[in-house]
Amino acid sequence: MFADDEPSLQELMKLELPRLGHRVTVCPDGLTAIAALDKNTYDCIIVDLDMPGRDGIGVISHCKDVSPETEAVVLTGKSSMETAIAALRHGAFDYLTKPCKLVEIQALLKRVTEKRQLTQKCRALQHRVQSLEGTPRLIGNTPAMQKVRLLIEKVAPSNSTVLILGETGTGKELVARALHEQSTRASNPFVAINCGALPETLIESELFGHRKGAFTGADDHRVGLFEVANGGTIFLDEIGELPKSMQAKLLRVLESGEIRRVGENKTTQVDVRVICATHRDLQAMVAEEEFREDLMYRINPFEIYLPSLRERIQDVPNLARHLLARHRGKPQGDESLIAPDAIDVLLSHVWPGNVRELANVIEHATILCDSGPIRAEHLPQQLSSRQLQGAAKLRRGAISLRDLEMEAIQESLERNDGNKPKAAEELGISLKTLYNKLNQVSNLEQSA
Ligand SMILES: Nc1ncnc2c1ncn2[C@@H]1O[C@H](COP(=O)(O)OP(=O)(O)OP(=O)(O)O)[C@@H](O)[C@H]1O
Repeated sequence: MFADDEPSLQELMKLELPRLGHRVTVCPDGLTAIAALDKNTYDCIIVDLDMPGRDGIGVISHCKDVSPETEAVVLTGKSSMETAIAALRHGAFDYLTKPCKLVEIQALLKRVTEKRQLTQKCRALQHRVQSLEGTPRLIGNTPAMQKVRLLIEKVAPSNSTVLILGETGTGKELVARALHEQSTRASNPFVAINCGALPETLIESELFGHRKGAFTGADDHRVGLFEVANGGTIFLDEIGELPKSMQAKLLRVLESGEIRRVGENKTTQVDVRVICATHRDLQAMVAEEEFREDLMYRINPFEIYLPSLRERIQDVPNLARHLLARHRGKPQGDESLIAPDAIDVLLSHVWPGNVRELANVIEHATILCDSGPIRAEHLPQQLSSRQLQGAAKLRRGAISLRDLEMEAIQESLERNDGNKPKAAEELGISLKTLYNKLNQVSNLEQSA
């Protein structure tokens, strides 16, 4: 929509805007513009500030009330710069100074279109992520998970840095999202980055951005993820994998709140809450000089330990139903979705890959069973055969040394509510050895 009381401009826009590929409603005054806004929805309105009936600011305010997504642009003479600034404060996208050239209007409409396309792409992506990931609901009613939920509730509203500990696939990213969503930053970005997935040479520019020409291949300026997350939360997954050189740089950012793009001298202030996660034992890494002690203390003022799935095996049925409903695009999983024989198999597995492994098993089952309840025969064969092997072993009375060791570890973990340091002490081994043994089993299970 174009609103201006100058007849010559009205004629020009009626003629030229369609030639540039736009459909336009031309209004001679503010009241006509408001009536048009009540009847139609526009991608963009261009309004003169001084118009009879209702001035441009009044039209923009009305537009923002009835159609908040419509972009508003003001036309102003040089003398009314202050009013143009006021219009920007009322939510205008931009302003044009009269006499404006057609090319300027064309460039501006192009920017409005690009912004609209980006917003739509972003919405489509959010929708896709949500349908893949489901709404970030933490399933689990075991005491261990209730404790996790309570900790999230307590620490989320603060600005505190949080360190989430737990084996791979236990839901560390889900907890980080929950912390963000229950914080005052929820309407700002949540940016997740896996520190182990990026080569050492790229990680600095990925986190802090770079200046054009800062290194070979830096063909353009690039904003880093800390800036993208400004006002929101950054989730540094697998923080234990961060190279030592980057650990020092990250510590500086956490202490000063300032980032420096690669190749730039000046620093930029950012307001980002940092949440980190690792499946590694940072204390042991510090002892072996693989991780900076000062950084460890900077990121762990508050720790949330996520128990492995075998430590909260009673959560498996609910989790399995939830993951199945998510996979089938249903809002909720009910009891009848998984038959009792399948539940028995799921309960007898050790789950070295935790909830992620369970999600894969459920995906496998849905491929074999498109509708109706999942039964034991739909589960991957190695799960059922492992259950049978277990039963056979009991009958035979023979058991391997590794299995015996694992049973002892599991029993000790159960006795100690999943507390690994306590279990290690009880078993008379170091914490590191305990982790190594759990990881060995996990690797064996995954390659089985
Ligand atoms: N308590 C839970 N309730 C519902 N879904 C869960 C839960 N825990 C994990 N999941 C699901 O399991 C999958 C793995 O979770 P996530 O990626 O958060 O694990 P992670 O611990 O961050 O793994 P990694 O250490 O490998 O990065 C995701 O699809 C997640 O939605």
